[in-house]
Amino acid sequence: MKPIKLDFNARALRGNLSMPGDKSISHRAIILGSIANGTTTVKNFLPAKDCLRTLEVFRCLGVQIVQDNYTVTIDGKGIAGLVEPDKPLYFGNSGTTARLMLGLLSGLPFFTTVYGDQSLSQRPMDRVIKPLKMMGASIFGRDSHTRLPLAINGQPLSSITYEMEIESAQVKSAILLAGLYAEGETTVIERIPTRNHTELMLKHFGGSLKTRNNQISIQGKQQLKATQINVPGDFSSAAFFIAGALILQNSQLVIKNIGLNPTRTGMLDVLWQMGAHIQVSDIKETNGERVGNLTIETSNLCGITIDGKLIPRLIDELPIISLIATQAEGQTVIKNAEELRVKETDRIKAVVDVLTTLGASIKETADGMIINGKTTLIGGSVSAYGDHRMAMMIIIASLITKEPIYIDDLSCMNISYPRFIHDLKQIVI
Ligand SMILES: O=C(O)C1=C[C@@H](OP(=O)(O)O)[C@@H](O)[C@H](O)C1
Ligand SMILES: C=C(OP(=O)(O)O)C(=O)O
Repeated sequence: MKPIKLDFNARALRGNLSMPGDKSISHRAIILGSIANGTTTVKNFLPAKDCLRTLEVFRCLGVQIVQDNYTVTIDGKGIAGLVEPDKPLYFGNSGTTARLMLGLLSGLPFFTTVYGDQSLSQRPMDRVIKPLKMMGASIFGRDSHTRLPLAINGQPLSSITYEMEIESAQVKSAILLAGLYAEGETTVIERIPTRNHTELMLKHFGGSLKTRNNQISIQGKQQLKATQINVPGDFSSAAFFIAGALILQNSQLVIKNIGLNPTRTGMLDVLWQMGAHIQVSDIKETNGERVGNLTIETSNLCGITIDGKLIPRLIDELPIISLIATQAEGQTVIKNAEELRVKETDRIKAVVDVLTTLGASIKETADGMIINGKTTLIGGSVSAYGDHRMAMMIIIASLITKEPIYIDDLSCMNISYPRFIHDLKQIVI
């Protein structure tokens, strides 16, 4: 592929923006809308590749879904209404689709085969298959039944109490979805909280779910009631513009109607600690999710340590936080982030490779990285590793490099943010 020159000629980022719908919430709206009774309408749905995979999967399972850009109408079938697909289900690049669907398909009374693209076929599925098998699931596949393609022979499931071994909202959600189909009450115990969109949305669909401290329990065999979902703007997408406004001189940006669920906003806590000028305003609640506006100004930042309980609250933002850290005075240490190695690509390796090429002082560690700032970034030829979050981080880096950046591919941005360049151009001055 011919390298693409990134040339936005930005002096500052200024203006107002609204983000496309949250990816995690869009997936869950399709899933729960499909198994609820009645017609669910989803507004501000994210029409990006990953969420469209989930939508297509439910069409293959017999659900009528009408998508008109950002509005989706789902003719919910009830929890027992899905039908056996006559072809393998394709999950593309989407880990969320894969893990959540494995949970759901395990308890349905039919046979399914599922597969994904090259990246997804390398990502670990044993983390969901292990608890699902404890519930009675029958799943077969590659690499001792741990990787896609997989075959699922739906079974009656029994409830379990499961202590999470890794911090993963996808694993938690898979167990809760399987728990909906199991006899009795299924409980998940989290060591560290992860994003809780599944729990909030189950309640919004009238589901009975108990959450106390770090335990979530769901009653099996219950019905869900169709509803309306307004998807908040995606904080993980906003993260790129927040970063751009902080590190590019004379910037001021307002991002409206953005999801501020505390299980997602670890990056704000980190940035405030680094000295960032970010104000939150107009906080309200939409279908159980916190939403508000952010005002961001160029800031002088200093390095910090990011680890422990913070990690699941900012896991997808770590590539762009690493770029910000190159522009902060002093050392930033990222620890306990080994999960980054099993995302769309090994995001520790990829970030260190790209930022080193651009002239940053950055070192890879087993579970994170160490970045010394502040460094002037120069430019050069880099790869996005086919990873949407890497591509968007590289584009933001290109706003501050002395020389142009050449990147191998930008199409991967369609996974989560097809309008990224369009939106960036609205605020570049
Ligand atoms: O549940 C979700 O929607 C997600 C959970 C996270 O993955 P893990 O569950 O693997 O941490 C996150 O990285 C992913 O982008 C979306
Ligand atoms: C890791 C991500 O998504 P998924 O796991 O759904 O592929 C992401 O969007 O950064």
